[in-house]
Amino acid sequence: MAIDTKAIKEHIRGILIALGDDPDREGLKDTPDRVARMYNEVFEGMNYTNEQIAQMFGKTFEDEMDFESDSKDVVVVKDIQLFSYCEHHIALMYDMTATVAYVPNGKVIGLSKIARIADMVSKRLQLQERIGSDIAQIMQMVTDSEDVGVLIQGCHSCMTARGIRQTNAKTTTTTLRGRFRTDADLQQRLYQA
Ligand SMILES: Nc1nc2c(ncn2[C@@H]2O[C@H](COP(=O)(O)OP(=O)(O)OP(=O)(O)O)[C@@H](O)[C@H]2O)c(=O)[nH]1
Ligand SMILES: [Zn+2]
Repeated sequence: MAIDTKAIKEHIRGILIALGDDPDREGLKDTPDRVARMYNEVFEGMNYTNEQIAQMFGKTFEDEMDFESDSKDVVVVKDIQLFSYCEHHIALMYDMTATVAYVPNGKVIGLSKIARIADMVSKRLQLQERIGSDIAQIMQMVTDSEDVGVLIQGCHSCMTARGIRQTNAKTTTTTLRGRFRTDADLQQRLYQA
């Protein structure tokens, strides 16, 4: 479903009024339009399903290497920088990094596409846990490999800048699929990347 830019503008104007400010004053007159443009950018991933993201970034290379079914030839991309917005407060998740690991199953995905997938699913109203499961699901679709692990660390401004105001609190989430669930070696490859 496409983002409704016109409705966002109207509602942001309404919020400015509800806050007791004058939406027509010089500093605010372009704010509804600016916010609508920002939302189109930071929520771009809401325009697409996971299946569509898998198609967009699903370019793979049939590899000439021998892949054995019990292979532990892991590909790990770490320090993928992400921003997202928590769905409870529409508050920024920041200082967020993801590590994505998978065991290739006959083909490999272009490395930049792993970061593109992580970036696009983050551009939604999210939970940190769901960012991990969305990345894992799309990686499975694209690579035909069941074996995917995702590690994410991030700060939630709803917890640092308001509420309990734990400015140093950082959350770590792991998403383990396929053999990453049970194989301690594979888990170490993810955690110690
Ligand atoms: N599991 C999870 N929780 C999150 C995430 N982002 C924000 N939250 C939490 O969502 C919860 C919403 O709780 P509520 O009690 O409904 O909201 P609240 O009254 O504003 O709660 P406080 O933040 O404790 O003031 C809070 O505990 C947030 O910390 C996330 O990515 N994953
Ligand atoms: Zn929140």
